[in-house]
Amino acid sequence: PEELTSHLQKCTRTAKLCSGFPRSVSLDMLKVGHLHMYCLLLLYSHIYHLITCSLVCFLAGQTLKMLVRMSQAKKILEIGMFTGYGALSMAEGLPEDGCLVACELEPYLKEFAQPIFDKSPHGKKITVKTGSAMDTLKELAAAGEQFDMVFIDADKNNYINYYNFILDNNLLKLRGVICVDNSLFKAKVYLKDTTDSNGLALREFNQFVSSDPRVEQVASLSLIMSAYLVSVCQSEVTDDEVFRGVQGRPILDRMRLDGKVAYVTGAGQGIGRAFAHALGEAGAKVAVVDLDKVKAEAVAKELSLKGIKAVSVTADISKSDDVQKMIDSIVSKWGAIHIGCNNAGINMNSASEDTSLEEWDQTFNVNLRGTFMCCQAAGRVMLKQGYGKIINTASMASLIVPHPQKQLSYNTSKAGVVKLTQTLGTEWIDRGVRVNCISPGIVDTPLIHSESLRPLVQRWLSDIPAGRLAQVTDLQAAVVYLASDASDYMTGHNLVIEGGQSLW
Ligand SMILES: C[S@@+](CC[C@H](N)C(=O)[O-])C[C@H]1O[C@@H](n2cnc3c(N)ncnc32)[C@H](O)[C@@H]1O
Repeated sequence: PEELTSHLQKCTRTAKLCSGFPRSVSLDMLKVGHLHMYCLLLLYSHIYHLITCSLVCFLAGQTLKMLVRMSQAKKILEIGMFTGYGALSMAEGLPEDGCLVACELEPYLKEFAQPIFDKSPHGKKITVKTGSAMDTLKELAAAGEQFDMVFIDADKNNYINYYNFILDNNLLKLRGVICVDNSLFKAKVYLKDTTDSNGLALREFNQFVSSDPRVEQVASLSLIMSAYLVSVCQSEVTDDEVFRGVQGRPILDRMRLDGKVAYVTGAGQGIGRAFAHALGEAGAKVAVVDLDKVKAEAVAKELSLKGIKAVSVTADISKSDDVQKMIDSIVSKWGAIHIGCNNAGINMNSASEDTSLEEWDQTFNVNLRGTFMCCQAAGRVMLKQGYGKIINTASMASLIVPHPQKQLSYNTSKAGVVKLTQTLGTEWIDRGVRVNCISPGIVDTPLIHSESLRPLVQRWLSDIPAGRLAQVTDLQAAVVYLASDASDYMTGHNLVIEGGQSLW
């Protein structure tokens, strides 16, 4: 507010309006609660005309800022900057990584505005291009620039040229808007016998816009500014879901998981922790499930720190009671389960001739029986909802026999996870539940740093075309994709992410 106050004072001075502007009044005072008091003061000081002009300037700026916020614009083009008051107001509405290009004919106005921009935390978003706006537009078009919003507010007789150039040269993004200021030009536009060249130019421009077949909608923005908004459609394109996005959502939006409820088992570390973060970052609420209470709580806390709604659940997924309790607790907390990541698993090594039934049973109890119980319990909820995404963690070991380590029960259990996935994936899809699995290659997790496995790393590397082990982060996009609506046609699939290892 301080920077804006001083800027406003300088602007009004430049506009020769400020002789009576009370310097002690801060913009904060202009907020609703103080507005009446402020206006009374102004009346008493007999300068209300001058102040009205200042207020118009302030309200116009606030209107522009609100428009930027509401449209979620990130890139703005302003044609005609003047003192930079409008530019700074719009910049305030932009996100941190937003930017505004301001075209201004007069270099002295850049000199005037730049120091004020430099003082504001939002000024760094503004780039001023001096010279003829049309030259700048050509430069921007040649560089392939595109804007979410264009504010036309320079020489009135050129409005029509700016408007056509912007549309003909793709400077406005799809779903972008053009904001046109001074469209009534002191009501001159309405005076039948006006000879005012600006009034006549704007009358012609308004008529052109109203009959332009590219225009989708025109909306009056603000009486204070006599501005209107124009949104355009591109009639020559194939206006289908490929062009506009499914339900109007472009591809990355279709991978968002906002409003979805997810759980991840084995999420206290490694792959599960990475899955929990990825799903949460994509917008889902996440139940972090692990046998180890402390680890589950720690990961849930990490998610909360990132603003993700998270809860920790302690469960041994090899026990049916624990599995049911886990599902019940999530449903009672969040009312649904949309995404189930059955990731918990164990790996033991022994030569097949020595594999004990204990090792076999333990591995199968977690990796296959446990995964089945989770699929079944979550699946029952999802089938009732008519919607669900189950993502099981299988392994590259479902395809090849990794060596030289010996892990019969692990390989066999993971092959079982793939068949479980294929069977459920085809059985449930007609009721809205998709079941897929991810088969990671050798992942760089604490598991492989055990004394017995560590010496094998060099050997594995020579088997991996990618030349490195997988990081848990290499798997994150896949889980988000499989959890999202973008993968709705995929079911019973085994998505292998192993740096090419299974191909050698
Ligand atoms: C109405 S003021 C802009 C006010 C500003 N948009 C705001 O909201 O604070 C018009 C500005 O357009 C500039 N201008 C006029 N003709 C121009 C041109 N051909 N190219 C670039 N700027 C031009 C003028 O120098 C003047 O500063």
